Amino acid sequence: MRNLNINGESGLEPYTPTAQNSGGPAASDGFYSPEFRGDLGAGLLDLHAMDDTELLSEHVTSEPFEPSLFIPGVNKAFENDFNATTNWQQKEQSDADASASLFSANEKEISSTRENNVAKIKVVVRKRPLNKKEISRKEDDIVTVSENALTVHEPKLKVDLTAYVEKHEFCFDAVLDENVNNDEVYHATVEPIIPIIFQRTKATCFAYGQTGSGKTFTMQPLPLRAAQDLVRFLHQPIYRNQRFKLWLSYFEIYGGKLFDLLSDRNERGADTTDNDRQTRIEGAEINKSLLALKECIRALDNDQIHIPFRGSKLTEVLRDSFVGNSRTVMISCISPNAGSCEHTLNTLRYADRVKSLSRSGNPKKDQTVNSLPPSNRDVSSLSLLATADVEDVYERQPEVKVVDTGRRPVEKDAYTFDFDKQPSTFIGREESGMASGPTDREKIEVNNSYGGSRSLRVYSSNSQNSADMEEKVRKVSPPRRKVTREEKPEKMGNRTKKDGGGSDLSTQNSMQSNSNNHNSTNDVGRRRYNPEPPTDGNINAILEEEEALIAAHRKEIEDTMEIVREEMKLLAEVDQPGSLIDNYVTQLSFVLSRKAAGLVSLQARLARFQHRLKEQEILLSRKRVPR
Ligand SMILES: Nc1ncnc2c1ncn2[C@@H]1O[C@H](COP(=O)(O)OP(=O)(O)OP(=O)(O)O)[C@@H](O)[C@H]1O
Repeated sequence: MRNLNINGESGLEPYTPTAQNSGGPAASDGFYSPEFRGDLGAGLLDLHAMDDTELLSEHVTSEPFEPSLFIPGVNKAFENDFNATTNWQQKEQSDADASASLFSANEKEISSTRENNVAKIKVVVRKRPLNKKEISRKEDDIVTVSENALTVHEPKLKVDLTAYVEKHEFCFDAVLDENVNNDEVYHATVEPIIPIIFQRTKATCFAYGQTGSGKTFTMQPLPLRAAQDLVRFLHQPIYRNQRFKLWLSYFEIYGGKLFDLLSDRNERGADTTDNDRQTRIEGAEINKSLLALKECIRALDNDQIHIPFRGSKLTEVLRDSFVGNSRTVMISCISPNAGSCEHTLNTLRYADRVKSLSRSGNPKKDQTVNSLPPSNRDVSSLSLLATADVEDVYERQPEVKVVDTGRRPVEKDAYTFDFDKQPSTFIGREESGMASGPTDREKIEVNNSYGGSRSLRVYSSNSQNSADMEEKVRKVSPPRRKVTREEKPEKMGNRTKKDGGGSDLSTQNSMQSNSNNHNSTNDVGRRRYNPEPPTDGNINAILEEEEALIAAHRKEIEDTMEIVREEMKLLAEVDQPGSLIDNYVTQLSFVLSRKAAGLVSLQARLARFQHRLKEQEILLSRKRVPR
């Protein structure tokens, strides 16, 4: 894996609008005009007040799928990262040849992963074009792209109000500019991970970015295209002989519960009369999920023993994306306009952080991998997720997609997981002699738009080698781990051995264990499990404190800017002929005290938060004493 990320390097240069403007109007007409800056000044614009939904190239949405394209450079980077070989030219060869070459390449890829701990996460950035509104506001395009690098030209003001540009340079595995179409996005992101999932590897692709940055636009075509490729692979002799089976599920995380969108029941409380309250609750839920996702990434990044996957339903479902034999593609969507600069930088820094996960070669991550119950490693899955950044979460009406392999009849089934109930109930129809559990993580989509209710929606697709299973697949939903009677003793034994692996795992083990009990009594259709006493309370408290800390930090910045304005006014006054120096000294002393008090208060909050994190760590490491 090439280490490409140079985030953090930034340089100052005098502001020269034409040097960084890739097509937008002059900065002096746009971002720097006083009415555009408003009272907040550069970089602190109210993005919620902007409507970014009208772009110039909206017609791109309906572009046809052309499976023969590859992006020069981009694809090369991806192949280097994943060592994947889904070159569509192979599809022109005979099935057997194509399968064989694919198979050996994948084997090579997997063994090299084991040996070198190569990147499991590929980070791709997609920049959308300026939209009509941004152009009409004469906003600058402040993002320039060159191969797999990009530069954000952040417009800034000095204390004396002189404009200048701060450059932030980033490198990622691929950077797709505004001219890249959805086919090319597919080729650079999901297409190369399709063959990998046939090697019992979980694959996830998720999009992240501020509202209106193009997540839905980017993600919407991917499931269908992925499904087409999956089916194509399933029809190749090498896989047909292994009798792979494909499940697809599409579910929604709403209010902390999972709802099957392929069932006819789709009953969450969207009809509430108190829409504001509803919206607030939904927003809080999604924010909690996204914060929990950040916590997990941070925990993995920091080599923490405990990865708090149980912090939210989203992270529970996404867990396999970050551990085990997994490959993840993160698409960071960014808006190019100057007004979105702060959000764009946040998104890129987040992407940079995710990217660093794949570089650190952390052996503990592999321990986590190995301590997963074996059942988890026997199922491949592909997950697709779109999620907004924490501050901007809105939702769009669901879109249901079902994939039929064309060879087998498909039936729909209904199920709900409610992890909050103790014991939780898993209602579903089972195929005889087979166990399943909500441990198979699949495709997720978070849809965001103005108005309406908000939720996380999940597409899921599993492929599983099932030579020892029933020939006939009767339904597609939900994703299931199937275990034959012969397999059960071995799986139970393995679980017992691995069970010292922490609270996350034990829940999963508990669920699996109960699944097996269920099968032994042949009680088809309804199963119960008793999760381990949760640490969710602590995690929730920490997530809330984190939110409070970040809010306090923002407030401190706003206060500081206000104070700086006062200082500048003071300076302007003291420069006037005949000004009173006593007055200046008194006011300056007062202003500086306020500044110091703000900093001290923020530092205290930060120290409290650090202490809490430490406590939690100690608590969790104590809990991990082998039973
Ligand atoms: N690369 C692109 N090329 C052309 N149009 C785009 C592109 N990306 C996004 N758009 C357009 O920008 C608008 C906003 O995109 P989209 O709805 O995908 O954003 P989003 O990130 O999903 O927003 P939200 O989080 O609010 O749901 C849409 O009108 C979409 O068609």
